[in-house]
Amino acid sequence: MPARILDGKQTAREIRGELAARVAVVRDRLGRPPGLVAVLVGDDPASALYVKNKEKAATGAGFSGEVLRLPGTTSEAELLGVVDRLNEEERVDGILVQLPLPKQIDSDRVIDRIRPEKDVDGFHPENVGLLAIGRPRFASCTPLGVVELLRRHGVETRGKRAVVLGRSNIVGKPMALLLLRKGAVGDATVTVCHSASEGLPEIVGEADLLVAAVGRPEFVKGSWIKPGAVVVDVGIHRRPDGSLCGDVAFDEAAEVASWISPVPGGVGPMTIAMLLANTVASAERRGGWTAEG
Ligand SMILES: Nc1nc2c(c(=O)[nH]1)N[C@@H](CN(C=O)c1ccc(C(=O)N[C@@H](CCC(=O)O)C(=O)O)cc1)CN2
Repeated sequence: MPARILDGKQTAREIRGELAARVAVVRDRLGRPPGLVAVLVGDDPASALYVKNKEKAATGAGFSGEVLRLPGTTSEAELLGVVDRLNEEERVDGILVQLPLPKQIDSDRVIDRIRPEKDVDGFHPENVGLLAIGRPRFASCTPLGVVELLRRHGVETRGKRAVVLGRSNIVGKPMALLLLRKGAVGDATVTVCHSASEGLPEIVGEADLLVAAVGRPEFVKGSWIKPGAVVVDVGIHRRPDGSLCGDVAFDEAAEVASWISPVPGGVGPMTIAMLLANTVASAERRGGWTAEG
């Protein structure tokens, strides 16, 4: 039987709907909507599309959403100046600097400069550290979206063998930390591997849950996957014909897996939904309350 689909598009729509009540409370108590500012440097077409989608999602959810578009020649000092200004602006609850940045800018220095309380991407070392010690403030939106996608489809990971293929700071490492946490989507036995790992097909073949975030189109073959495994594809690549694919050879994998996330329509929309959720949580925290009370 072909795998069932982990539908990120529909799930993200549900989450955005659920956020409306919290947005209304923010407006009521703070006298303004949650504020998100995205900074885009340069004209990379994929980044421009993602930022446009974030702006649309933010304004559609009743936020004040703004994009600062800076030329590709912007210096690191200029970008740091923009971050400093946004750090101080009262109406701004969340700041994100779209990655990747042009080569003259050190992205670590930029991420380090964002106030951790406004770092709704969850990339700042303080937020990564809090996640690592089990006291999360903001977790990185893509891995958080994977967890939420699994949770809302009733996929349990407790005691299961999870393999995270990819070791990036924004996906692979926080993904492993989230799956290690105590809780319904958590409590997994986690292996992190990467493109230089020896015996990848065998390691992947052990996985009850595979999260593929290796950044190579259709790298994971159907023959690698354990029958009945849950497969989450974080990759996104444009083929020469303009169509999109992920890190997993979808048609082959869907013959073997029990659940699989598509590309497009899987993890991508969840990333944006989690950005909105983190921004509402930031506004609440800055106002002195949490969604729980
Ligand atoms: N500051 C950040 N930079 C980057 C992040 C991030 O979380 N924060 N992640 C990625 C890109 N990304 C978000 O910015 C992202 C990628 C893809 C999607 C998405 O919804 N994709 C759609 C397809 C869109 C298309 O037609 O191309 C899908 O998968 O259905 C959302 C966000 C790197 N940079």
